[in-house]
Amino acid sequence: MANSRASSSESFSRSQFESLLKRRFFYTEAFEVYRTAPNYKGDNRGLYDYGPPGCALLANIVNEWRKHFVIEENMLEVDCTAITPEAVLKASGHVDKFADWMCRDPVKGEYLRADHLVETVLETRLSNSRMAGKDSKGKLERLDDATVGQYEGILAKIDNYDGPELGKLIKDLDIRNPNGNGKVEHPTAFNLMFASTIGPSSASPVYFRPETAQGQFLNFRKLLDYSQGTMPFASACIGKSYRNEISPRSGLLRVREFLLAEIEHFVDPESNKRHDRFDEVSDIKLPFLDKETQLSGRTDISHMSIGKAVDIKLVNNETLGYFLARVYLFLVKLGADPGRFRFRQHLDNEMAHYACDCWDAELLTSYGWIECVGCADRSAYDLTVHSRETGTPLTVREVRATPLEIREWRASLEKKLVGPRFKKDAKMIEFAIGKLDQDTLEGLAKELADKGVITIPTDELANGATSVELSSDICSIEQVTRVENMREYTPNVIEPAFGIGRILYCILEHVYWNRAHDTAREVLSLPILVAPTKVLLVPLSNNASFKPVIKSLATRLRSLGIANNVDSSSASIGRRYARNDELGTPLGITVDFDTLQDGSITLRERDSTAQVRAFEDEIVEAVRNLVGGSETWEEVVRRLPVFMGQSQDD
Ligand SMILES: Nc1ncnc2c1ncn2[C@@H]1O[C@H](COP(=O)(O)OP(=O)(O)OP(=O)(O)O)[C@@H](O)[C@H]1O
Repeated sequence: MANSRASSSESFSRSQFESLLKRRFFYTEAFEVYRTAPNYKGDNRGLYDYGPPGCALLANIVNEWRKHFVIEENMLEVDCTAITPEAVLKASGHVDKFADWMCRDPVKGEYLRADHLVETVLETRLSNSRMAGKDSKGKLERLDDATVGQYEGILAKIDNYDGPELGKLIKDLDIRNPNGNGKVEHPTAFNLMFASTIGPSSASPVYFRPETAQGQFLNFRKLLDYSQGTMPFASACIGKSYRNEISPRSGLLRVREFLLAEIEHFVDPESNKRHDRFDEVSDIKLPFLDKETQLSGRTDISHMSIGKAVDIKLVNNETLGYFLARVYLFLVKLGADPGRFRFRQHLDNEMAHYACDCWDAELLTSYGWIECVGCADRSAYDLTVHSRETGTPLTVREVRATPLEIREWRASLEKKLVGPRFKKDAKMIEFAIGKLDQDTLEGLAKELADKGVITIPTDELANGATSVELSSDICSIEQVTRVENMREYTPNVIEPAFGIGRILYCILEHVYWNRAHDTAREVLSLPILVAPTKVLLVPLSNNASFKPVIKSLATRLRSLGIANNVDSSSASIGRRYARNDELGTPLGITVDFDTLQDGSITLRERDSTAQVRAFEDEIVEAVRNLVGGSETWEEVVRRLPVFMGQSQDD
């Protein structure tokens, strides 16, 4: 049976699958030809180029992302630069904290990501132990039950360990570099950003952005104006992002340059993060792996509606829940298998420095569970730090229904004395005072009253100092009552972040299968929505009389915006179809001698290999409906005569 689908992942051969992707030029290692150049010392790892079908698939995924999120939700799209001044990423915390733990193998000179090293070694030991019984030579070590339990417990919460804890595991469990079995050094933090400088002077340090989010935060005021002050609203940005991964592996899954599509949904924290459209998704059942389950060393998934998950506070709020459901619908629409899908909650140590709750949409592949979309509640972190750093309030102002009286600490400087005493530094000192928070001001007020002098931190002053002493003659700190008619608040941010390359790879694994009668016949069942080419046009042979028919069909489909490809090679029709099954082309049209007689053509569907035969107008209409999603193949088969001639696939 040509069309029965061997769907089980046990029959999956990664080498066969990856060889298809290479052969059909979905993507390739960048600068590959330089590998053979004498003296070439470049490191190409984690850098990939996409070929024609890969590019078309990528573009179709991005296009669908825009429709599903940006257009559906009226999001405000921006396109921000990748080159980012150091000050911005210092304020956001990336310069100090955007790091992974790394171990060096001093003998091989290799650098390994510490958590991945522990994971790989423990998984190998567990798998060897499972195989030990079948190993006739007795080379594989069988682990006792307690050790198996210990390893499984560690793996279930591997993302929760920090550097010192990973170092302890490596030492206690004698974990070594699998490549050569050498001992590795203690983990150190490695910042993942690529650094550079701007202009010939090299005086302005910059980084290549590791995420698109910061550009969106810095444009917050303009976006708020653009949305006429209406809250909540969301911005979106798609662009290349850069991470200097310690040891890129697993093809497209961990690369150093990748396309990231991010949404920043700005919401009033006092609204309980409600979402207007939550009821549209609340019944959708999602697969969850929560924090507690992982901490207890288990990985079982519980299914429940997102409505219930928010009700019982498993998911923190409606807005986060709304996006989880929308992300699920999006990935399934692209071809993700719901049976290999889970939302995994971040463990406390794993959470990025800016996040307060985080769920990853993960897809199961031959590489294990892969995070494709990170959904984080970033609270008010980023807008607050950038406001503080720039003195520009990245806030929302709204008229209050009832004015509010607030008691607060306020510091003021004696203007007449500040200028003459501090000269050029005066502005910097005023700025430093403005940055002090209420708790600090309260403490300083007491100190000023007790000692008559306080010291406050500043940026570097003319004399090189980074703090200044202020005496009570020049500085006063007192409690005042302020009446607020306007409410000013910093919005919270819910952020779904989509790694487009990872999604592309995982979807390809999920839609890949081999025809049961011949495992060499490989198929990519990409949904028509994202398939690189929608229709293959095949003349029966290279007889010249077919050419005008094919040409006019191609033009007709193109004018409908339907991507098509002509294969007039001398290979048999079956071979030409097989080639296009590998490219995921969902439909094929054959033109033969009967076409020249009666104008009928054959339409073939990729997955079932079933065919219908009808006049050109009817077939073109069916193709248009299938591509536009208004008709399914089953409906077409019910409506048009099924072609009973010999299947070209046999
Ligand atoms: N090195 C990478 N290569 C490809 N895609 C990536 C890479 N790093 C992150 N992504 C993608 O960007 C999305 C958002 O990034 P995020 O910062 O949440 O990832 P992360 O938690 O750092 O990923 P990981 O834990 O796998 O390193 C991820 O869900 C993933 O799809």
